[in-house]
Amino acid sequence: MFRTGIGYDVHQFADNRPLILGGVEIPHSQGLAGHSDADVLCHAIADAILGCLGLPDIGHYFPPTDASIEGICSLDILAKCRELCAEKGAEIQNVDSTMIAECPKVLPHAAAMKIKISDALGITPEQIGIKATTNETMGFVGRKEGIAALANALVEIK
Ligand SMILES: Nc1ccn([C@@H]2O[C@H](COP(=O)(O)O)[C@@H](O)[C@H]2O)c(=O)n1
Ligand SMILES: C[C@@]1(CO)OP(=O)(O)OP(=O)(O)OC[C@H]1O
Repeated sequence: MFRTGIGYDVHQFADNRPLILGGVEIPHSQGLAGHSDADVLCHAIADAILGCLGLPDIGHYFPPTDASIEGICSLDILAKCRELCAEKGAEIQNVDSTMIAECPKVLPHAAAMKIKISDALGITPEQIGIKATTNETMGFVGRKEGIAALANALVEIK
């Protein structure tokens, strides 16, 4: 049986934070705010995988109220998704994603992100799609207030 899932996340830009996307630190004047490392791309991917499995979302497993996970690396969240897939007998077929960011340019870092994400999920970089677009100056993304990410995933449950 094949199952798909979707994920969406958004984080606000903040001063004095590193910008972590897909497990990679991207040089930029601001980072993203969050209880975790605020890796908006990994969060969208995690929710897409959890959706495939029919499980609750990221906040169920990693509550924003849990002080013990403050600053958690979101690749660890993907590793948890990998464990949950194994428990359910699910094999990830592919993950696709789009980041929506007015700045900075992120596509030059896509290959590095694919390596980090695929390592965490136990799949190959070729099974991961990473794309990016600006919001053509419109809305909160267009005003450079934050970054959004969309993802979908396909798993096979044998
Ligand atoms: N944050 C971003 C946004 C876009 N890109 C790359 O630029 C291309 C053109 O973006 P438009 O929104 O102007 O169509 C896009 O296809 C991406 O390759 C990027 O790297 N980082
Ligand atoms: C992983 C968590 C943990 O607080 O990260 P946050 O940085 O709060 O990010 P968000 O995408 O708002 O919600 C997911 C949370 O569960």
